[in-house]
Order: sequence, then structure tokens, then C-alpha cells
Amino acid sequence: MFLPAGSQDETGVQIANRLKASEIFRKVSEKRNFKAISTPVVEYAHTFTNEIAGMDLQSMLKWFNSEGEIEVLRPDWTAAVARAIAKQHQSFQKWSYQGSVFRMDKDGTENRQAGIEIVHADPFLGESECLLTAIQYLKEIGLEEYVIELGHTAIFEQIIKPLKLDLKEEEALRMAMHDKRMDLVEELLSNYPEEIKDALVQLIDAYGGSDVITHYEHVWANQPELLAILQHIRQLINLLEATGVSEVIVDLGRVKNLPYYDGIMFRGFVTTDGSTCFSGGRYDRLYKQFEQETSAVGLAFDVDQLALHMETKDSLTKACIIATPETHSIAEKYREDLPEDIVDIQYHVHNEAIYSAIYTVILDNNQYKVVKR
Ligand SMILES: N[C@@H](Cc1c[nH]c[nH+]1)C(=O)O
Repeated sequence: MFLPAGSQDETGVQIANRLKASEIFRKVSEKRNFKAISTPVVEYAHTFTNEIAGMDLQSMLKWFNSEGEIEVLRPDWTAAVARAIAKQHQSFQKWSYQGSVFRMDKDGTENRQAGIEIVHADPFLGESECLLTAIQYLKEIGLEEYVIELGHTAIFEQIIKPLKLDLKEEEALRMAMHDKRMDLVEELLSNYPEEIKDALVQLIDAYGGSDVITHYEHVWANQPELLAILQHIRQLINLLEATGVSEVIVDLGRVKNLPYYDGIMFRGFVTTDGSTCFSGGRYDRLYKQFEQETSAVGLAFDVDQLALHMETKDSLTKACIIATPETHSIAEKYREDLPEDIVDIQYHVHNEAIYSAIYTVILDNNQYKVVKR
């Protein structure tokens, strides 16, 4: 039968790749001393929609429970993990998780994620560890063609500060920046000072390699807050390049895609088709709802995307044992003799070409035997 928009079946190679990606993620995160955490799929909406987490209820899959409270299918791991660990001792922690998130504002309603969250860590250490974990993970699943992009929430916020926009105006402007709509930015700021409007419009194009940072070091020479951000980004790029990553770019005009981001933001793009394979950033603010001042940073991989881009090596040999209802049990027993192979048992083979070895069960001296053909 049909499926609701956004829901999808999955088969064969995509599942195999996804499970492989999950297994490699488990190993990589374990080796880097991340502790696994799992939270329930059903949560109170409030965990995600409260004033600080700020997520939009409209895009969540939700219903009322018997007490009249709104429950949702987990729309986001980061806020769920924050809720789960809020009461724990405030010491350096590295968490990893794997599972689906459900949101209606994305291509598919269900997205499988694998992610990490680092709390109470030195900020630069936390950010470096997130990015270096991402790099190791992508290497181990064999995804080589990707670009890492860095941005920072405070650039846009610092530039619009003098405008004193209300929340609605700010959000409209943020959306226009997000969509890189220069015309809309100009329109929204038509009654505001020309120089701020121009600065924002130019910022839309401020992406590329380290030369973009160099250029903006001159443009913002008299703005220490912005210079400090550039220095921070440059320091991260230096670290990544020193560990052998060649493709790191910056997007200084990037605005936050999740309301709780507050500081550095990172994304990974697959070069071949531009799809996003991971996304994350700093979100210290999120812990304010638990009256905690902390450092928190993380990122999540889109495992469906990774599975789509992983090489599909059919490394196992496919064998077929031709049997009959009478000799089926002999063929079944023979699986033990082919422990490394994928083994099919068939009564008739219609397409021999799909197998690299074909066996038959024969009667020899009144005894059944399996022989290679
Ligand atoms: N929860 C974010 C990813 C993230 C993890 N930690 C910080 N950010 C997302 O779904 O895009």
C-alpha cells in the first residue's frame, strides 16, 4: 500500500551500508572514549520547544497524551541528551548516540543520525574533538570526498546589533541570510542604515578558503569581537590542516539552522553532490534552562546520507547449492563448509551468472555428496 509523504521503505544495500556505518561509528566513538547514551523516542514537546531550546513545534510529529500534555517523536538528539544528563555531575563528558529523529521540515520525516556531544570541556578542545572525530569516522567508512565548512553565529548577531530589531524582524532577516537571498535582505533593511545593509549583503558571498578570513581581517580591522571570531576559526582550520584535511572552507554569512546554536557551527558536505553528511556546533546556551553555565558542543551525522555515499563492495562470494526437496537438508548442512560465502539453496537456477560458484547434491555410492560444478 501507499506511504505517507516523507516515509520510505529501505532495502538491501542501503540497509547493509547503514548497519556498517553504525558499527564503524560505534567502534570509532568507543575508541575515542565516548560513552553511549540512548533516550526514548517519545518525549514531552517542552524539552524541544521551551524558550531556550526554541525548536518549532509545527514541524514535529506530535499528539496529546491522556493528561493533555503534548508528546512528540524525538525531533532532535542534542536537546534530548541535554535533558537526560542535566542532573549529572558537571564534569567533562563525551556522549555518543545513534537513532532516528523525526521532523516534517526535512526531506524525509525520519532521519537516522549518529552523533556526539561533549560537555564541560575546554571550548577549543571540545570543538577540535568533534571535528577530528568526524574526520576519523569519514575516513573509516571510506568517504573521502568531502568538505568541512565552518561558520559562527555571532557574526550575523554582532552586525545586526545596532539595528535593535525585534524577534520577528530578526528571524525574517536570518531566514533571508540562510537562503542567501540578497534581494530580500535589501528589502527587509530598506529603512535601516546603508552601511549595515551593505555589510550583510556582502556577507552572503563571504565563503571560501582562508583568503576569505584574510580579507575580512582587513574589513573588520576595527571590530575586536569579529576579529576574535576570525582568529578562532583560523585556529581550528590550522589544526585541521595540520592533521591532513585539505578541504576546509568558511561561510562567514552562515546563520544558525537550529535555534540553540551559539558560537562555532560546522558542517560536512559530500563533494560529489553537495549533500550534507554532518552538522553541528556549539550550544552552551541550551544548558541555561537547567541553570547551568557550561561548555557544550556536538555534531550529528546523517547516516542515511552516509549509507548512500558509501562504496558498495560485494566482497563475499555468492554460491548456490542446487538441491531437491529430498536433498535440501544435505545442502543446508553444506553451508558449514562455506563459512565465508553467501549461500543460496535453489531447486532450479534461472540465472547462473549471479553466482560465482555452483554446487549440486549428487548421489554417490548410495551416499549424498555436494560437489562443485
Ligand atoms: N542536533 C543537531 C546536530 C548537533 C549535535 N550537537 C550539536 N548539534 C542536528 O540535528 O542537526
